[in-house]
Amino acid sequence: MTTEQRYESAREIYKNIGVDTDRAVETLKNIHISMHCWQGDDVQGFDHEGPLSGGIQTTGNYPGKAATPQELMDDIDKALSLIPGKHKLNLHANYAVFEDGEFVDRDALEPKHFRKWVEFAKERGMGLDFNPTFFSHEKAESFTLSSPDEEIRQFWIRHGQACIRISQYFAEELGQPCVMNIWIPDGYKDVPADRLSPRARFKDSLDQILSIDYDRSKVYVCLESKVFGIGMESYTVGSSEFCINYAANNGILSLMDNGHYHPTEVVSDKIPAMLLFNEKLALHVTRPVRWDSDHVVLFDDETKEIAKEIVRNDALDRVFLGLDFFDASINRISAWVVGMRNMQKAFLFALLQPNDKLKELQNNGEFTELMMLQEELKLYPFGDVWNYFCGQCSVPEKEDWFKEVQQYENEVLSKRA
Ligand SMILES: C[C@H](O)[C@H](O)[C@@H](O)C(=O)CO
Ligand SMILES: [Mn+2]
Repeated sequence: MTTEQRYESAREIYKNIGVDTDRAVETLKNIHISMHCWQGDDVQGFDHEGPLSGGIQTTGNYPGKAATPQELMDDIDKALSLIPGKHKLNLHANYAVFEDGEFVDRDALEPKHFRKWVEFAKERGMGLDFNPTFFSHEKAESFTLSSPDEEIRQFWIRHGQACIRISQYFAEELGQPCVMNIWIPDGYKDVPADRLSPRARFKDSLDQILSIDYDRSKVYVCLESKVFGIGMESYTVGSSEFCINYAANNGILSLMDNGHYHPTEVVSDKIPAMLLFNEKLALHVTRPVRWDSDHVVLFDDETKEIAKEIVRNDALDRVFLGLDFFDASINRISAWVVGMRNMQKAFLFALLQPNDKLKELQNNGEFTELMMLQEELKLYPFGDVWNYFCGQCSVPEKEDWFKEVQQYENEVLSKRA
């Protein structure tokens, strides 16, 4: 049977339970995921030689990682050619591209240092999202926006302000809003004597960053919380309560990363709670394995639940969703493609649920039937709809994309120093 014939059959099967597959496919085409540039080079960037810091880690040493802006752009292009639909690219400030021998420190970054990325995005009709980089820098060895050292704190405040200006430049050049996410690693390894003052300093730093004049319809500033980082096990300045309260009180967005909570907490459950109190919300989808390990996103239960909460609560236009993982132990392009396609599969799976029927069963207390149906739905011909969607978007179906990654590895990655 051809993909089209399989799709026709799947369409009938889903129609019998009141699900319109054509509509699901069309909706999926318009879901734009922000693909993080940092999977391509293990979060290294181009503005420093030093190791990755901030309590996050890439593990593995798979050959062929991008070492120059051009290599990273080539790899992103390869990945995007295998991912259905149109997406955004998420950049970090340490990916500035300095030209003609110029170098400036992070507090002096300007839009021109990202001109190459804007050209790249424009040529591909993509939007850009952005992140100030408060780690992997000599001034980020202990604290950044919560630093008791006023000189260091001011350095990072200027960095945050510079990044807002760059974000607005992205939005204006590309004609679509830029989501700018603030995450700081600041925290203590052991029991602190004062938990309040670092948070008060962080709060003041954010106030100062946000005090510059910028267009809030073009730049959506977010604040990402975290429970702990390596070497910061006992106390994190930007905790969940801090970030949610700061965001709510200052007209910016909360960003929830599903690797940033205690292992039995799930972000899927937090999404509806946040939606009741916030017009917009941002997410980093990752896969924490025992800790915030940032493994590649799989088509697993929590990824599916996250997508379901967004779809069935009609929040596709209220949630900015980006991916955040960095696996150095496997082909990095494959990591991107697997993660992005899995996030899209999770959305498709959610779009193919008879959500009204399931809600009705819940409201009527028909939990036996609810369980039965949710389980049976797992074996519906979802894959046939997915393959059809891939064909519609002119990208390879099933695992067919992988040979292109292998070929690229043989022809390009394996020749890198
Ligand atoms: C590189 C990212 O900004 C970083 O992963 C951050 O979003 C995070 O999740 C830290 O744990
Ligand atoms: Mn994150």
